[in-house]
Amino acid sequence: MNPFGYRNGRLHAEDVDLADLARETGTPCYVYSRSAIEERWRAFDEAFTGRDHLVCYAVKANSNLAVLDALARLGSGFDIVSGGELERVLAAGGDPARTVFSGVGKTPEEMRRALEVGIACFNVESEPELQTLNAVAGAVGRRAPVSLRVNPDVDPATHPYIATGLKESKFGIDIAAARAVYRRARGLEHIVVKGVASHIGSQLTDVSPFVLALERVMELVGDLMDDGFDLEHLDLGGGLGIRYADETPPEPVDYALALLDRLQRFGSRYQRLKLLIEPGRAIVGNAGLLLTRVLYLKHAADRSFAVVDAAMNDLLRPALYDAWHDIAPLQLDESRERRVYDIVGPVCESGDFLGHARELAIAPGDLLVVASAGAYGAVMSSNYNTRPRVPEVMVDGDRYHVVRRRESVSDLLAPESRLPG
Ligand SMILES: Cc1ncc(COP(=O)(O)O)c(C=O)c1O
Ligand SMILES: N[C@@H](CCCC[NH3+])C(=O)O
Repeated sequence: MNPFGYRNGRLHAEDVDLADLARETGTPCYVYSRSAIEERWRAFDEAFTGRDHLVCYAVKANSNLAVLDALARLGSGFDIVSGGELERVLAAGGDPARTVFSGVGKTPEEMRRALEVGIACFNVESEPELQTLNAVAGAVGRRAPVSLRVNPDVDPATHPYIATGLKESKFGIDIAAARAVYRRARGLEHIVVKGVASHIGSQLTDVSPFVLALERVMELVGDLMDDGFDLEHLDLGGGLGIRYADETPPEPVDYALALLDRLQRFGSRYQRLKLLIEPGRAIVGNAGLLLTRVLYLKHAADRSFAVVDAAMNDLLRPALYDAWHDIAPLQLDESRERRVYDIVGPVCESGDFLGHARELAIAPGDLLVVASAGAYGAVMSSNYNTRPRVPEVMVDGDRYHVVRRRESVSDLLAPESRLPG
């Protein structure tokens, strides 16, 4: 479902007129659709029906408490990468027993807290991390549930900054070395091996790299079973892409069918393995957008700029990855002159843009939307140029709730101090 659409020339999110919302909240402002988020989570969940599974939403994509709350109510699991994300899951009513912890740099403090609250599994990314976890678990009198995150060396055919499953990446343990590490893990008193994990990258628009990674991981699973490991689950990570422009990523059901079909072809001893998946972007990406207002139109010798009130500190993806997000006016007005603009923000960087060469019929004061901003939008925002973070709003039918208030400049100054004396 696309929760965003024009009615009588005015853009709505579900049943809310976004121009009315913008008047109340001001701009810039992130807007999410609760029903779109829920529908996407359910699409993944239903796609794996018939197989023991858990959809562990990747919190990093959008960690707003209201988003986590909505998913926790559906029974979602969570994939976290920091102690901070763990606290968010707990604060939102998420179940630690359905939470897995990924990331290459978990600290002993983060491990201790995760053990205390009883998370489902640590996806361990190196042998030194495994040793530290063993020591921390021993100190708190627990055994740590563990999967090794293996790196299957598969090219996910995505932006190099978000590819993680190639052997030159910092993520995971080389799959060729993993069997030996599992054997050593068995000798560690405070570690319990639960499964195998892998994640190859983000914004994948084809199922074949997922299937190839699965095949490589299943070979290891077979070896481990031969070694006598009683594996409970297989974590296939996240990474399914969304449509930003003209991509045609598989739907969750096609992604699931491809994986389930391939799994089916392995013998019966593999069929009781519980499947974990960690989608982030594919659940929230197209359930959110960024509202912004045109401040000035500026015509230079060979190009025109629309200077808007949102900037790279609010939505970093265009500046960081040269990512393309659709940009459209909130109210259609065909009487206006169409022109090609670079859509830029107020930040003092030449790389501060939201879109290049967009043909739009706009005037100063107009409201615009930057689409597909529900994932890796607000979570990657910063206070660069002392710009307060913008509000986040959750639309629910014909109502909406401000689920993160706009920061003020005093919020930004408060933690700092002048020199003593
Ligand atoms: C371990 C892990 N799981 C899940 C995800 C979620 O990825 P995506 O938002 O592409 O589904 C990521 C990020 O790429 C990740 O590193
Ligand atoms: N931040 C990236 C995705 C990172 C995935 C993290 N493992 C993006 O906006 O596309």
